Amino acid sequence: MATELINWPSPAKLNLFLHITGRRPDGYHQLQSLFQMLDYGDSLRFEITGHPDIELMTPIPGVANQDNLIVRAATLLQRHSDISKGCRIWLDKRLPMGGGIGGGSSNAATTLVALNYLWQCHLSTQQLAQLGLQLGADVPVFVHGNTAFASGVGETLTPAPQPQKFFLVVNPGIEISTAGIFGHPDLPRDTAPMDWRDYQFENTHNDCQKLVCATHPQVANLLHWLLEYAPSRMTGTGSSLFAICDNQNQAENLLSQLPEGCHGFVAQGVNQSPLQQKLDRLRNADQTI
Ligand SMILES: C[C@](O)(CO)[C@H](O)COP(=O)(O)OP(=O)(O)OC[C@H]1O[C@@H](n2ccc(N)nc2=O)[C@H](O)[C@@H]1O
Ligand SMILES: Nc1ncnc2c1ncn2[C@@H]1O[C@H](COP(=O)(O)OP(=O)(O)OP(=O)(O)O)[C@@H](O)[C@H]1O
Repeated sequence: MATELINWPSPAKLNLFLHITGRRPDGYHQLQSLFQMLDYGDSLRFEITGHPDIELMTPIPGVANQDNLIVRAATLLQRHSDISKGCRIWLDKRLPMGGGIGGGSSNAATTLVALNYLWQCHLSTQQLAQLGLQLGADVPVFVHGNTAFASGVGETLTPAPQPQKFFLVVNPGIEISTAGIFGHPDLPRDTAPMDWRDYQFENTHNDCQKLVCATHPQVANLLHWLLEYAPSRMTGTGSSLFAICDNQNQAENLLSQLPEGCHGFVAQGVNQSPLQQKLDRLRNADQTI
């Protein structure tokens, strides 16, 4: 089967909650979170070449290709697995950047998973996740592709299937630096660790939300607006917010009424990411040949 120019999904995630429970000596934060995989995101295509160059054919404005997590992920895997082939990569970007929905990390994970398959590196999912952790704390969850509880710096994952709800995800049109929020002196870092089995949306929170709302009034105003209609919260370190909707209609309806300057999308929560679903289909097809 010709697999080289297929679309590889690169979905978004939400942090349904984000508790910061401590800080490691290296400055990274220990956290507890529930990563919800979504059925919406970017997509990537890969053409395998006979020479070792890694070429991103669709650069992101403002991000040098060598800094792009896609190129960094491809280079990391190529070196790690001692691969002499290269690739050309096309990105179809739909997710806002710096939005707390994991766009860059997801692109990196999709690159690792797709090239592991196309270059036939034969790394296990666990090995790929471990490699991905070098690129960012959020990469492993996208490599595994499960809706999951996370602890550590986000890399210790326990699959936690959730009801497949509809979400309205909204971005107020600003980018927030993850490092900036984690480095802020006013960030609370002492939430008591909780038992996953006690999880309910109502008894959890996002420890970054108050600080981001205080420093970014656009986020505070949008959250205030959403809360009039549905249970809503910030994801990650912002700037995106999500509203948990009763059904798709309610979500689409809210989307059509968003305040000026805000952009959003409606997505359904899934328990296995579209990337893993794609990989499973490819592997099943390979076995039937
Ligand atoms: C906030 C979350 O989005 C929750 O999903 C993630 O923990 C952030 O993951 P990410 O975007 O992959 O973050 P990274 O690229 O690894 O880190 C960006 C910066 O955020 C800080 N950082 C990140 C994750 C973490 N657990 N503690 C941190 O202190 C570090 O200063 C780091 O330099
Ligand atoms: N392929 C990529 N897609 C998006 N951003 C990238 C990519 N490669 C590098 N970056 C850089 O990473 C920064 C953060 O982007 P990203 O979309 O991952 O943020 P985020 O949604 O806040 O992530 P997280 O939820 O993991 O904190 C961007 O501002 C950009 O400079």
